[in-house]
Amino acid sequence: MEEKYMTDKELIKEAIKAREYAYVPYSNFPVGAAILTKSGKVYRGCNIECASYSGTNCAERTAIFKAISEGDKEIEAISVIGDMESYTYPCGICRQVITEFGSNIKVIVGKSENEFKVHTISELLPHAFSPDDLKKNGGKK
Ligand SMILES: O=c1ccn([C@H]2C[C@H](O)[C@@H](CO)O2)c(=O)[nH]1
Ligand SMILES: [Zn+2]
Repeated sequence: MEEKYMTDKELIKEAIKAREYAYVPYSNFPVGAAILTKSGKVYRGCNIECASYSGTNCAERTAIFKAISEGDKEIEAISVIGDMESYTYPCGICRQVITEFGSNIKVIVGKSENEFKVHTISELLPHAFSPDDLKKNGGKK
């Protein structure tokens, strides 16, 4: 029943649309991402680069931050699409940020709307440091 409101293919299509707005004057490597939350809402994100390169934000985090900042924290899935030649997997920082919101989040990486692979975030970031680790000592130092 998980996919009653959006299939993996549809969420990849959302990432393809998100990629249109990628701001990539330095890398010329556009990436699109789309988040599906339990409420059935979709949040799109693109990568946004910056002349001070470290200010760059990945497509995945743009989409996540849009959802969280709207109060929509129950993330079911995220789709990601870069170029058509290879699968673009979330970078290490994005894997950590995705893990923050659930170890079972589905990560769909696509080359096109017909070619994609499905993982969970815990497959992509095994043995992750997570919010639970901070709870083990009751938050004390
Ligand atoms: O999963 C990824 C990998 C890379 N990028 C962006 C960051 C930068 O703008 C460009 C090149 O690294 O691609 C993403 O948005 N998501
Ligand atoms: Zn990233």
